Amino acid sequence: MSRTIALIGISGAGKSKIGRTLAARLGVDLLDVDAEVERRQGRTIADIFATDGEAAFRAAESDVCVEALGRPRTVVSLGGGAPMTPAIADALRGVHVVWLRVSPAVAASRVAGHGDRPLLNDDDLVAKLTRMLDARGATYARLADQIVDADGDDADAKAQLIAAAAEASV
Ligand SMILES: Nc1ncnc2c1ncn2[C@@H]1O[C@H](COP(=O)(O)OP(=O)(O)O)[C@@H](O)[C@H]1O
Ligand SMILES: O=C(O)C1=C[C@@H](OP(=O)(O)O)[C@@H](O)[C@H](O)C1
Ligand SMILES: [Mg+2]
Repeated sequence: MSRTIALIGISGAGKSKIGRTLAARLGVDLLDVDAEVERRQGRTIADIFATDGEAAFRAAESDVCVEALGRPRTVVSLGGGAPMTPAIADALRGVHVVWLRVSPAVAASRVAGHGDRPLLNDDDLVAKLTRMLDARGATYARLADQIVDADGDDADAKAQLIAAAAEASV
């Protein structure tokens, strides 16, 4: 693996899960941005949103992303909204960016009932995720070096595809 790899996509795409599999397969560090924000602040993302609001979360997310994306040989799993922050989009330029493209219906089935994603407190999860994909899809497409269909169950196969493409990319 020559370049750092960033995983982007809406909630439920499997960025966190595939990130873990991929980093283990490559034998490199994993940084899950949401987990790192929570670790640094000592509270959950839901708490940050509820107490300080989304803008405060986006600022913390940006700090962690920009720093992580500057590291060598790392797998970075971003939160779904991160690429919409201009400083993060800029930082994504130097790395191998993978859009895990999932359908809203599959994503909804994966995140239903978890309650730890404050933007998904919505009665109609499929509609909400469809709106998110509509708002973000063009940005994901613009930033992506690789697009991986993330609807299927086989996280290992997806990690293998990403590892091969990252190996080949310069
Ligand atoms: N390819 C997959 N097949 C089946 N379940 C998956 C897959 N990818 C993720 N999941 C499950 O879906 C949920 C959301 O995955 P996660 O990795 O947290 O997504 P993201 O970080 O993109 O929001 C988790 O419970 C995870 O175990
Ligand atoms: O879509 C978003 O804006 C968000 C997605 C979440 O990450 P996942 O994509 O891992 O769910 C997390 O960063 C936060 O709740 C905001
Ligand atoms: Mg995640």
